[in-house]
Amino acid sequence: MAPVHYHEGRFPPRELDWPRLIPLIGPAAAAVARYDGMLAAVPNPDILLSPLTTQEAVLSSRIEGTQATMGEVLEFEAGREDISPERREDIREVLNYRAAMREAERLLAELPLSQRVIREMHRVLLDGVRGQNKAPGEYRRIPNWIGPSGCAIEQARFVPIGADKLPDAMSAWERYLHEEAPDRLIQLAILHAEFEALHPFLDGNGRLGRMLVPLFLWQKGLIRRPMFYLSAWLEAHRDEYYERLLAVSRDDDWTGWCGFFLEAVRTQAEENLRRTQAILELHGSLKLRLPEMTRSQYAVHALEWLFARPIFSASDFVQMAGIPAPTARRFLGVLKKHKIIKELMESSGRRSAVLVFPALLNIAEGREVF
Ligand SMILES: Nc1ncnc2c1ncn2[C@@H]1O[C@H](COP(=O)(O)OP(=O)(O)OP(=O)(O)O)[C@@H](O)[C@H]1O
Repeated sequence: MAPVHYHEGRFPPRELDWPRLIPLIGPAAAAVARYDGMLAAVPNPDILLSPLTTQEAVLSSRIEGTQATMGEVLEFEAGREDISPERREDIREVLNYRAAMREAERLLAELPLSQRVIREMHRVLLDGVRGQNKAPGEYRRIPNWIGPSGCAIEQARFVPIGADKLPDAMSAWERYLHEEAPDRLIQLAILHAEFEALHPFLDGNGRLGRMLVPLFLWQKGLIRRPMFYLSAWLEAHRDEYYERLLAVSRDDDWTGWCGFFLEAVRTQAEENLRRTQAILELHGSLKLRLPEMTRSQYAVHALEWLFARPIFSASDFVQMAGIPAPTARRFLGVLKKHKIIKELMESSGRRSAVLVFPALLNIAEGREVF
């Protein structure tokens, strides 16, 4: 089949089938608002929700074929070294994803979401990984296409806009980003689809387009922190995700794409709310139990450490948790005895044991993994 080409002159869409979309907008917006209400109750979302943030980076990267799991990423951070070179690359991509989000948050404290911010995020995303030779931080100057790996342009499924037209098209995209559109979620759906159809970079377009989701919701005041996790749903519906994007250019079916996106937002807002609530409850119950178990003023220190680093090396805990070393060693024994933590890797020689806090990671994974 001949490739579908970019929908030149048809962005932003002139009309949408609003009667079809309106019944979907209310529930999606309400679910986002409920999730935001839950975010308000989280005392330190950067720490408490960090496993969800890591899991999002893992899943968004997995859509493009990166194989690393959240456990592997966190074990790597805890100092595990026996990891194959390919897996190390995958892990690095996930860590870059998180770093790009952090960089965006830092920049957005002073700048509006813009092409400049997106290019900076791209630079961080591709730093030192497979796409390093793919012009980090710069728009492409050559054609690219989407299709089976390594295929010729004739075999492509989709051919994005020509490189010569890209700068103007990105300016139009940015203008639309700053418009006061009738509905923010529809605006976001359109922005994501247009970004993917333009495919402005040689690599990393899918991931950047998905990072846009929490950043936009945050900047437009729909959520109070840039934490919204959409990729689990997109990964589970990947074929339909790609097909709906294709149908925008092929059939001008913006409405179909927007409906799909609203369903993704509603489902994930509900899921995000459930997981955030479960994390909050876990934190609340351990805040009561840990002081009883340890009979120590340092119990809360230990708790914060566990939430910030749910996989960690015993020696890091003893040296860096801000707890006197003998007390920290005693804590590890008590936490193991009460099955709050368990050993993922025994100590051997000079290498310290690697420990895991399963309850938290299982909530982030949505199933029993540890
Ligand atoms: N038909 C399509 N039209 C527009 N965008 C599409 C289409 N099919 C897939 N996409 C988007 O392109 C992304 C993947 O693009 P591609 O395989 O070229 O990866 P990439 O540009 O290297 O970026 P990354 O690897 O981070 O996603 C998908 O995640 C999806 O968002």
